[in-house]
Amino acid sequence: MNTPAHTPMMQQYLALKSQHADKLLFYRMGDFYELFFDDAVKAARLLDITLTSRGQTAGMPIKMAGIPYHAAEGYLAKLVKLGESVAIAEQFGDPATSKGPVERRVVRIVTPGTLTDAALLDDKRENLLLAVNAIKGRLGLAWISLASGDFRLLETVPEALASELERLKPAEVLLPEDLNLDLPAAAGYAVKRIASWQFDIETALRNLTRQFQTQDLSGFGVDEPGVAVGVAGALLEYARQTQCGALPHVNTLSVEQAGQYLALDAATRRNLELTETIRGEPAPTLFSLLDSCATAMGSRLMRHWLHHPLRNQHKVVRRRDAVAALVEVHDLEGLRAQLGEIHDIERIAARVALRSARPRDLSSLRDSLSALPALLPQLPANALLDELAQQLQPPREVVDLLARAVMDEPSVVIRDGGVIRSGFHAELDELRAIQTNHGDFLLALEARERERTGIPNLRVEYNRVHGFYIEITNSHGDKIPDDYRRRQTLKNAERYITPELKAFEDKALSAQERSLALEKALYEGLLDALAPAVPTLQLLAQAVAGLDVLACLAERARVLDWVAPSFRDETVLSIEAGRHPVVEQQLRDGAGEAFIANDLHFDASRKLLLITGPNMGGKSTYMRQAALIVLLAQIGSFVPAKAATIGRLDRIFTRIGASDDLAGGRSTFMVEMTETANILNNAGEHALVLMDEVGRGTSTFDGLALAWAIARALIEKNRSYTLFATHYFELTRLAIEYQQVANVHLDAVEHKDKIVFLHSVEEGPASQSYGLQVAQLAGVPRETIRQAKRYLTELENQRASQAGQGDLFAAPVLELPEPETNPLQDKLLAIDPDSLTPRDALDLLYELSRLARA
Ligand SMILES: Nc1ncnc2c1ncn2[C@@H]1O[C@H](COP(=O)(O)OP(=O)(O)OP(=O)(O)O)[C@@H](O)[C@H]1O
Repeated sequence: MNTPAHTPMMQQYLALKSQHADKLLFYRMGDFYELFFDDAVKAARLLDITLTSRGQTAGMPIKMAGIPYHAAEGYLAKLVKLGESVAIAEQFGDPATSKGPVERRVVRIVTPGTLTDAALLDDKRENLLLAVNAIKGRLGLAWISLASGDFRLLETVPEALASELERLKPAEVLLPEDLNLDLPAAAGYAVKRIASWQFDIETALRNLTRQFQTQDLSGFGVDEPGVAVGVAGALLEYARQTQCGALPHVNTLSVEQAGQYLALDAATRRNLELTETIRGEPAPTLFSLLDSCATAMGSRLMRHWLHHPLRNQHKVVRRRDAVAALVEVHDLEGLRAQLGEIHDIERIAARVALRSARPRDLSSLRDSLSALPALLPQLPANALLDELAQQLQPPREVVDLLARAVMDEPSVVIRDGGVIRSGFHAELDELRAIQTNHGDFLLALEARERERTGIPNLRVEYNRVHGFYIEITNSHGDKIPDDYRRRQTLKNAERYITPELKAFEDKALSAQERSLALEKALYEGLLDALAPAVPTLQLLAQAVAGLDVLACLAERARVLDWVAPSFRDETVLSIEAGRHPVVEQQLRDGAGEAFIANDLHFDASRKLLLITGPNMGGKSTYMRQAALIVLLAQIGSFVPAKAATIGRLDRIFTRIGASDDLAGGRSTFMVEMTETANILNNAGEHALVLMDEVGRGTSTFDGLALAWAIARALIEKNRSYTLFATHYFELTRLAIEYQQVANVHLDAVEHKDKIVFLHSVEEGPASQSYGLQVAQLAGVPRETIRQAKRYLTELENQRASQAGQGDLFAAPVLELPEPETNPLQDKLLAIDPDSLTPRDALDLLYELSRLARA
């Protein structure tokens, strides 16, 4: 038996669906988007909507789920958050007149990384699409924010992938189908595999030069197109497909250079809780404390700056000086309030380019541009601010056009009309006048006709079926003028039409329809006229964002009592009375307790600080505050301290806290050692390294031995600025061995059987560990504490009687070798090959061989 064929509509549906097999297809039917078959089942499950069925096609039941089109945005937002992509097929043409199903086309594809609609985007966060490829030991990354047009690429080493993902936090990641790459699990982005040929470098080069209308990419800093260019090409093509058209607002490409920013590895970004707490919450974090920006553009840039501290001190100083100038502005709040009048020009400009801007986008743009001139005179004199002010000149023709064209408060959608200002277009004004002046015209006509005919009760009226008419009761039937044509006969009256009334009727009935159509066309024309200004608007938006962040940093500096750091190109990192900004704020918001400020000093002769002290004493806080102060300084901010001098720094590494990476299949200790390995392999003399209790994840002896060896490696090989907190008291001896090592400690005192933490950092090692007291404070039962005390006393007695031999901690250290000398290495280093005779060389060879065997 032949299977019945698909219905024509299903044929159309299936043809569209076959082009978008990996997405959900929203198929427009009247006032609904319908989903069919498996899409319907999936959408019903994900969106909690009803699954129904709609007859059969080709012998199969058609499962169906529908979404009212006016509520589509909410459902789209939900799907995209879940990592789904949706293709939206709209109807074209008139269902009433079309033969067979009305034509439908996919007009856009909504994917997690390519959002541009205001309703789907988070105001304060960039939404990034990232593409990745690796060829011959090089990793190429390219990413784009379609909502702003910002497009960047970077070529780096494959090991950098995790930290780049943590830095960029993309919403969606594109990979070549056949690339074998370890992406961190559960990272909150959707992963799409696309055909590998799309990453071809030659094709990419052609696509990119076509997009930017350039000969090659050298103007963007790409001299030799490598893997990252192929990635950028694949990315652009994917983004273009989702918008079903060109991307006119993507007109430049920034190439990030390794070394431009202070490097922060993935663990460090998490540990420092820059924009998210370790638990993944948005507050309390450095960002939540810092972001008092007046605009969403500023908030997004602030988030970006926090993840991209600059390395170049000259650039940092420019920003710091601008912040300092703003700190002095008397009415800083007034200035910021004016900034707050500025809407999201960056995203509006992108929507103008993509032709999806709504009427209110244009009125917001107009109001924002008009607010700028009042802002500029308030800026203090400063090189960077002057530069920003140059970019903040609103383009005159755009301001004029918007002022003339758009109503003060236009309606939400152009479909409803009420957008184009009167006076902008004569024909539109006339069409509108016809609609609003109905009443007047008809009254005037009625009066005129009464007079002409002498019929006092003559009435001019309108109904939907018969249109306009003049009604005359039968008692006046003898006074009808010649030009009256009968339209309808009633029981007691006749209804007429005149040529004048007919002409008016034609005009009036079509006026509304025509004015809506004209308004739509004028709106399209407006978007056309604005398109060339998009690049200018993008620059202007960046300047607003920059100014907003600087003003925000100035406001924070004032309110939180921060100071301007100074910078030196020397080996120094010195902080006087530094505070942890977030902990300080929490203490203030909580019990109103004061934060205890602490100094920190590093220089060429003091590069590793061993920090000891009780749990809860404040070791982690002290270490983190050092990193946060450095980071704040390198974004151009003031810092929470009395004074700070920052030398040349290139990276911050942290090994803090013990967290399992169960999803990644790594134990606490494995995570600890992986992070440590990364530090030992990569930290150099300009790195700031925070090590919090390395070794505690394994047995005491193993841990101590590792901690000791790691500390030595950091001193001897890495020579980084290192803060090394430890419970292994034995390590404090390193200060005797190495001149660059200093001991500091956090103290506590016992007061009436209670422990009080002083939180102040003092020179020298801690004298006591207070472990039992802290345990008691934490609520460990008294009996257990009593037993622990007894056992501790026993251990201490044993130690005393065995002169240290029985001490759990001291023993291995006493046996640990002193820094060794290696005679073979010494000999090798002493050789000057150029000064050796062949005879000497032979002798030397014998000697080296003997040393090696010794
Ligand atoms: N300088 C300070 N001034 C005031 N309070 C502080 C200070 N430093 C730390 N604290 C408080 O002490 C608490 C514990 O600090 P922190 O976690 O740094 O201790 P720790 O020595 O690292 O402890 P552990 O060894 O258990 O990790 C903080 O949550 C904070 O409330």
